[in-house]
Amino acid sequence: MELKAFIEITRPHNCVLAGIVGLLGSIVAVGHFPDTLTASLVFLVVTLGCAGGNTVNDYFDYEIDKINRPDRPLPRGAMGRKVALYYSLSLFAVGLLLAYLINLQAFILAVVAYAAMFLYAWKLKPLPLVGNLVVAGLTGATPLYGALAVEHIGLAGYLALCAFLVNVAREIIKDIEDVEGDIAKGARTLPIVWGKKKAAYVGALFAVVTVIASFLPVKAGVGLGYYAMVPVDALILYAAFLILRSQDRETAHRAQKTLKVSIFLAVMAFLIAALV
Ligand SMILES: CC(C)=CCC/C(C)=C/CC/C(C)=C/CC/C(C)=C/COC[C@H](O)COP(=O)(O)O
Ligand SMILES: CC(C)=CCC/C(C)=C/CC/C(C)=C/CC/C(C)=C/COP(=O)(O)OP(=O)(O)O
Ligand SMILES: [Mg+2]
Repeated sequence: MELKAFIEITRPHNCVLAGIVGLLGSIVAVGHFPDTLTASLVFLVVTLGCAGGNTVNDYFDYEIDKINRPDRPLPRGAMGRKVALYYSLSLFAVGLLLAYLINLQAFILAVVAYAAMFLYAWKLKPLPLVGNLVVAGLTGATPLYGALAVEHIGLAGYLALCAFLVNVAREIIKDIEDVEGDIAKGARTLPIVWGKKKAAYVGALFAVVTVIASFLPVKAGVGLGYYAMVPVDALILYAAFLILRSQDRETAHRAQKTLKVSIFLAVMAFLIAALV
């Protein structure tokens, strides 16, 4: 067993980004940085939840990942499957303990979000569109989590809408990329049920709607953040163009990675705008 697998399986880049988005939700909701304890708890509850979600996801995706992602810790034998399951449950348990220290609604949302991640990995992922909406809903819940922690929603609602929309687009395009492995496991994802071309149209539609919605929270990103949204929206439209032009695995990979870069840049833009 490789010790570094305990970090790798959590996909730390996603978890840190998610933790920052949770903090961003608090900042955008009240217009200033929250107190250190609240900020730390929000960051940790989201990060631990994302880490537990990614770990339990790899536990249930073992057969698919042997085809699609053989280099991941479980298919390559760097960690035992049962160890991964108990590790994910431990991450969730610590996250819930910390969520309880924030306030009741933050604890309840953490319970719902953690349960949704487990259910997604266990049963919902193979369902056409349902799985995509659950993952995107979880990413949308992330800025809302930070807002609940400071007991004010404010502009975090706009951020949640953009997070949801762009991640629906990205999840559908990721399913187009993973068609081969998903077919092998009998998953009924959108590109398998509707065909890759129709799925590409749905993914591109959500990408375009994200661009439209990205002007809603411009109040949160006005000034420096506003101008930084232009390249973000350009990247999102480019990803839509790519997947409409071709639905082969390599193009789908490029399109979904382009969306991931746009998410990172958008989060940085809003963070700078909210703190400047
Ligand atoms: C206009 C615009 C794009 C606004 C940004 C909206 C926003 C705040 C997005 C952040 C969403 C979020 C909470 C991201 C956290 C990290 C993340 C990408 C989570 C979703 O991961 C699921 C995915 O299937 C994991 O796959 P992979 O990234 O390939 O490991
Ligand atoms: C709101 C709170 C408290 C936590 C939210 C935590 C976050 C940011 C969740 C976002 C969604 C996410 C990263 C869930 C983790 C598990 C997951 C859905 C991974 C995606 O797995 P697959 O759909 O199998 O795709 P892969 O091919 O990348 O494995
Ligand atoms: Mg997976």
